[in-house]
Amino acid sequence: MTVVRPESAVRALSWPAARDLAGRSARPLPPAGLPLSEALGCRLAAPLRALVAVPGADVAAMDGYAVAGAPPWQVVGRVLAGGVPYEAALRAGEAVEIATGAPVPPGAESVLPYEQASRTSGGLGRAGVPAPSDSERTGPPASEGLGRAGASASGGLDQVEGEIEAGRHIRRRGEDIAEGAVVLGAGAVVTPVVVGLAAALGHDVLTVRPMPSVAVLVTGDEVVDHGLPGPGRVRDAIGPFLPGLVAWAGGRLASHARLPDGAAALHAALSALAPPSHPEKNPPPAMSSPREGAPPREEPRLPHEESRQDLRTPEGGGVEVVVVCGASSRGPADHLRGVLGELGAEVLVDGVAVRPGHPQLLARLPGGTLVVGLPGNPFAALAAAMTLLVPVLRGFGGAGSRRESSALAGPVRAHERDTRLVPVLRSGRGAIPAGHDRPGSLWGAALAEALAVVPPGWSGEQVELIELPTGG
Ligand SMILES: Nc1nc2c(c(=O)[nH]1)N[C@H]1C(S)=C(S)[C@@H](COP(=O)(O)OP(=O)(O)OC[C@H]3O[C@@H](n4cnc5c(N)ncnc54)[C@H](O)[C@@H]3O)O[C@H]1N2
Ligand code: MOO
Repeated sequence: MTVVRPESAVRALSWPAARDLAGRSARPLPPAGLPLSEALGCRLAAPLRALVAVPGADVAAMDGYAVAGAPPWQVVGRVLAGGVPYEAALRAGEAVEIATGAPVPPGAESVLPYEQASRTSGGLGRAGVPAPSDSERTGPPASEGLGRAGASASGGLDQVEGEIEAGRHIRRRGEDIAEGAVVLGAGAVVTPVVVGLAAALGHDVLTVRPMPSVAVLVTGDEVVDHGLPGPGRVRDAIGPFLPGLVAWAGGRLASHARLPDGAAALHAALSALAPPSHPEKNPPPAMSSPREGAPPREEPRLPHEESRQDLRTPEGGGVEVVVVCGASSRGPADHLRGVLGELGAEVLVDGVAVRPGHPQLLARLPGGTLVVGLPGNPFAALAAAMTLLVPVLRGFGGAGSRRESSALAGPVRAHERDTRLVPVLRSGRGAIPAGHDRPGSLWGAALAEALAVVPPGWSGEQVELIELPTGG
């Protein structure tokens, strides 16, 4: 089958054009309801509302005594958080011993913390000591003098005194968050804190934009994935960085496989990972529409999208993105272009005018799955992943990216035709090149915080920095 190449993909694209096209190649996935733990890292597709008020009732903010009226108060009961509430109305001159978070009885005007309370036993006179618990009750006495919490051995009720401020240490229902309040808007990232907030507000499932699922295929007969590489062998340095990079960029790693060199294995793997053809899914981007910084697009749900979950098998079937490492150049073992042609893929980017990483590819299979081809040299692969893969994954999430620029404080040699991506560290003077930036080595990138984007023919002006996943 013929590979379809739009005019723009015939020659190596400029680096900014390739990055922008990659971002526009992906469309935010249709909203889905995911359990809280699976929603982590996704963006909300609908505003997050409080299903319950916080707090859910008028509760004590301190351990002590809920009191009504003026002191002294007689201790008529005890309420613990999660225990049986004291349901009767507190009368003036009465107190209920109470734990933080426990609902205050109706009629309670404030809570007196233990530290400010002076407690006297009904008969023996103990100050500031919690009442014995063997006669706890949850309402007023059935008859005066019987079964009263805080009653001393001699039968009288304990008394408590202290200075109170009206309304003090009672958290009123809905005081923190009113029931029904919108606490976060659509588009907010579900961070660990947001998961906690959503749980507090009664949610088990969140409506989010699901993360795109990503399959990784590492090619190369010479590549080994553990131990010391023997003669003619090289240790895989790309497969190991991709899971972290994918997660950082908002993707979900669905599968990770090693492939021998050869078109047949690559053909079989790509066929297995690509879902059946859906022409509407991920249609080609409009070449001129700006995407960076745009809010997530709310698209109506198409009938075929309902079955998207079914396409996602644990084995990685029906993924949104396949990353192929190696095989992207033009050597005898570089089969990616040929296989993409056999599969009827549309090649969107075929080479980028960038150093390192120019033999990189972006293509769309007929079912909509995007294929990103990374070169085999590890730093070239990282540079290519930052150019194509990261913008693709961010595009699925509907996220624009923050742009940072900086002066360069160190010697950098511009290329006459190609953009250079240079590992740098930030400093007060500007970005300092980290060095050690040969295409075959990740050393410089491991030292760096960002890649400086040095345009062709650069002559000293500020440059864009693209953030590397530093984990700090
Ligand atoms: N005639 C041309 N030859 C090459 C060109 C070109 O434009 N024309 N480009 C060069 C550049 S630049 C790069 S980068 C490489 C990219 O080649 P491939 O993507 O096909 O990758 P391989 O040939 O398989 O490997 C290149 C190099 O990297 C090592 N390698 C491969 N996979 C891994 C891995 N997972 N981890 C670590 N190292 C890996 C491999 O052993 C080779 O040394 O093509 C140039 N040639
Ligand atoms: O992608 Mo290659 O040099 O640019 O290693």
